[in-house]
Parts: sequence; structure tokens; C-alpha cells
Amino acid sequence: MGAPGRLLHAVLTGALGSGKRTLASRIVKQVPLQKFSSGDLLQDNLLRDTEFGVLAKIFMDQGRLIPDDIMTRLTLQELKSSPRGSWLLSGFPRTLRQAEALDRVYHIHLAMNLDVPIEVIRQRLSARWIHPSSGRVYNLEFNPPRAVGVDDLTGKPLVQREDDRPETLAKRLEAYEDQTKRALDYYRG
Ligand SMILES: Nc1nc2c(ncn2[C@@H]2O[C@H](COP(=O)(O)OP(=O)(O)O)[C@@H](O)[C@H]2O)c(=O)[nH]1
Ligand SMILES: Nc1ncnc2c1ncn2[C@@H]1O[C@H](COP(=O)(O)OP(=O)(O)O)[C@@H](O)[C@H]1O
Repeated sequence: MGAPGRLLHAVLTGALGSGKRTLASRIVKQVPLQKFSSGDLLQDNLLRDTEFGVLAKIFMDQGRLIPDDIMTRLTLQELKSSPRGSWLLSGFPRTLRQAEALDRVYHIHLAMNLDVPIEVIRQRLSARWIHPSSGRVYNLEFNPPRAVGVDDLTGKPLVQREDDRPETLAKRLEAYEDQTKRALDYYRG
């Protein structure tokens, strides 16, 4: 859909906590792309208590991926509403089926993957704090908030995500090993 010189459709993959959202936020400060993050999209639905959010929470609390058909529908709906047309998508696709579904609708010009060792991920997630309503991400060591425990822009409290707890984390890492790597192989191909 469109020539690469005018439109850019890029995806950013990588394990949970590899830094997709942090990097995406930095890229869009310099490149005129609209940023979409599957995690932020879900978080927004959770906060607004939408039907989708209620359903998604069941899977997220167990450290499981949201079923492909639901996640794909939600993401494509968001992309369609993108006023710029050029976008950077992080956290989607996360499975081979999601990658194939995205490909049926859009030509992807660029796929980037963040390859971060598991031990580093564990360390990062234990220090990750977020501002739930905006999705802004902090880390106590790497990019701490200006004032302890509060968001830089709104001054509202930061929280740690429930699914960053070690028990849920182990399951999410399994899902990554099982499924997300296949999406990566798809783009390598
Ligand atoms: N040390 C370090 N921490 C990072 C880096 N990028 C992101 N982080 C931190 O790692 C955690 C996970 O990053 P996030 O962007 O939420 O990852 P995502 O789950 O892949 O979207 C957050 O606490 C970030 O602040 C990096 O390059 N170095
Ligand atoms: N593309 C996706 N497909 C299925 N589930 C997803 C997808 N993106 C996010 N999720 C769900 O949302 C949870 C949180 O995702 P996210 O906020 O991106 O955090 P992280 O990158 O730390 O896993 C995942 O554990 C999963 O349950």
C-alpha cells in the first residue's frame, strides 16, 4: 500500500521488556510516524473497562497472549484510524498468524527486532514503573522519573504492572519463546 518513500509501515518486535515502547517513543520524536503499541492499546481498554478490556485482562493476568483474531481486529481498527498513514507498530505482530493477517492488509516496509538476553529482561522488568493512562514507561535505573514515584508530565502516581511479577513473567517468557519467535522468522524470510 503506497510507495516506501511516502508511506512507512514499520514493526518493532522483541521479547517483553526488551524496550520496544521506549525505543518507539524515541523514534517518533525524530521521524514523522504515528506510534501504536499493542500493550498501550490493551491498557487503555483495561482502564476504560471496555468489553474488550475485561476479556483481555483474563488472558493478561495469566501471562497468556490475547487470541489472534481479537488482537488482530483491534489492531487493524486502530491502524485504519491513523491520520498520518505512516506508522510504527510495537508489540504486534506477536504470532505468525498475526504477522500473516497484517501482511494481507498492509505492505510492511521495515521490521526491526530487539534481541535482549532474558536475564537483562528480568532485571529491567523488576524496575519498570508505568504511568497507566498514557503508557509512559520508566525504569528506576535506566530512565527514572524526575520526582520519585510520579509521572514527569502529569505528576500522577506511577505503578508496577501486576504481570511483571516473577510468576507471571515466567509464563510470558514461555509464550515469547513459543510463538513470537515464529513471527520473527516470518520477517526474516
Ligand atoms: N537499561 C536499559 N533499560 C531499558 C532500555 N530500554 C528500555 N528500558 C527499560 O526496560 C523496561 C522495559 O521497557 P519497555 O519499553 O516497557 O519494553 P517493552 O515491553 O518491550 O515495550 C522499562 O523499565 C524501560 O525503562 C535500555 O536500552 N536500557
Ligand atoms: N500482539 C499481541 N497478541 C496477543 N497478546 C498481546 C499482544 N500484545 C500484547 N498482548 C498481551 O498484553 C500483555 C502485555 O503486553 P505489553 O504491554 O506489550 O507488555 P510486554 O511487552 O511487557 O509484554 C501480554 O502479556 C499479552 O497478554
